[in-house]
Amino acid sequence: MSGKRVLVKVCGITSVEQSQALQEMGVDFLGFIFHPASPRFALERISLDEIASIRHPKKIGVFTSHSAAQIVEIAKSVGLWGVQLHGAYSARCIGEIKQQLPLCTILKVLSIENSLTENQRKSLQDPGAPWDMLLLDTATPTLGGSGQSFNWKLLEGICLAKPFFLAGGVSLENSSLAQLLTPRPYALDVNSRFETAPGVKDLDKIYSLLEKLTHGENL
Ligand SMILES: O=C(O)c1ccccc1NCC(=O)[C@H](O)[C@H](O)COP(=O)(O)O
Repeated sequence: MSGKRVLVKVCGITSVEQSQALQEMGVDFLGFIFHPASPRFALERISLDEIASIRHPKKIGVFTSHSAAQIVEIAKSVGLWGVQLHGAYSARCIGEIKQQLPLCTILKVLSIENSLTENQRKSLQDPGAPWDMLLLDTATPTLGGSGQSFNWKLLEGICLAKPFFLAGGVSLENSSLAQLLTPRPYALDVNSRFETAPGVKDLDKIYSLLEKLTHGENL
C-alpha cells in the first residue's frame, strides 16, 4: 500500500520541543491532557502560554471533570481545535460548550469494556448527537492511557453516524490492522505505546508509524 494514510493523533504531549518535532513529521493532531491525575498532565510540565505558542492547527484538549466554563476558558486561551470529553458530560453541557465554541470540534469518548452497552450502540449510530466525532477507547480505571485495546471486532457491522478516532493500545504492531478496520477510523490515537516514559514521546517510533501507515509493511 502507498498513498493516503489514516490521520494520526499523538496524545499526552508535555513539551513544546516535542510538539514542534511532531508537527514537522506531519502528525495530524496533538493531544494535551488536562486531567491532573494523569502522569501526562500537560500543566505539570508546560504552561497554558506555552501550549498557546504551539502553532499546530489541530490541538486537542483532553478533559475529564472540568465544567463547561473551564473547558471554554482553556480552549480559548490555548487555541484548541478540539475538546475531548471523557466521562459523564451531558448533552446539555456539550451544547453549552458548542454554543460558546462553535468552531471547535467536540469529541465524545466512549469507554468500551468487553461488550457494547445499549447506550453506546445508540451513541455510535445517532446522527443527531450533540458531539461532532467520537473517540473510542478502552474502559480503564485511569480513564485513558492504559495501552490496552478493546475488542475492535465489536464495531463490525455497525453503521457509524459520525467519524471516529480509534484509541486504546494502538501500537506499531497493530496499526496496519487498525487503519483497515471496517468501519474505518477517521484517525488513530496513539499514546503510551509510543513513549519512553509517560508524557515523553518516542519520536523515532512515531516516525516509523507514519511511514508504515503511508507505505505499508514493505518498507
Ligand atoms: O493518557 C492518559 O494518561 C489519560 C488519562 C486520563 C484521561 C485520558 C487520558 N488519555 C487520553 C487519550 O486520548 C489516550 O491517547 C487514549 O486513552 C489511548 O491511550 P493508550 O491506550 O495509551 O494508547
